[in-house]
Amino acid sequence: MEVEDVHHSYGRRSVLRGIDIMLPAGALVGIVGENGVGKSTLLQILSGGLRPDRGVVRHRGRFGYCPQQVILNDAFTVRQHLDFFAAAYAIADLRRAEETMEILRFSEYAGERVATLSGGTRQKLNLTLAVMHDPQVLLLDEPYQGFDWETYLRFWDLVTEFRDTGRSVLIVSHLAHDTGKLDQVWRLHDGVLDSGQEEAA
Ligand SMILES: Nc1ncnc2c1ncn2[C@@H]1O[C@H](COP(=O)(O)OP(=O)(O)OP(=O)(O)O)[C@@H](O)[C@H]1O
Repeated sequence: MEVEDVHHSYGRRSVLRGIDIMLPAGALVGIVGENGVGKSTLLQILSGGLRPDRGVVRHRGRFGYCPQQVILNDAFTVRQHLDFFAAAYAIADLRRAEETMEILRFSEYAGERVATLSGGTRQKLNLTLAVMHDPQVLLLDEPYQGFDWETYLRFWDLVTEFRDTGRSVLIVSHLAHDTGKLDQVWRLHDGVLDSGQEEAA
């Protein structure tokens, strides 16, 4: 994924002021920054959900996006969500979705309606929907919110495996802990990204 000179404002509030990104294949990168600095705005632009005022975003191949706000329909079951997304992604089977549900340990909820799920389990479904079509670029906005410790560790196993098989993963978080699990950490501040190619510890 390549991003060139992306700018974005909400009214008179200038949030992004010239973002450049070159996300190589096989990289696990974190974007950190304080609340309200523009991380979600940037990810919405990268995912194509928001049009930047200026600049270009280029993707090659499939991408997956896990938004910060869980977008699920309370009336449908977990399995129905998987079926809808499989149709939208035009994938023939749910093999990867089922594997992901095993890794995140929520397979037993397949028949449950989303209205009855806990916050952490909703987030597991949100993440599964973002990865079930085997994307080459994975964009994750605060992906481990609500996860218990075991699930948090399994989340890292999942994204590390993505990276190790040549896919790129971009994780946005206001928490800069666990940066040791990332190949690079970029800091968003004052509308620009300090990619400084600062290697994680
Ligand atoms: N739809 C919108 N209309 C107007 N202002 C917005 C809109 N969305 C975000 N903003 C403002 O843009 C700024 C950046 O918001 P954004 O949600 O991208 O930040 P963030 O870094 O993801 O924050 P957090 O860590 O709290 O999730 C904030 O000042 C926010 O109030």
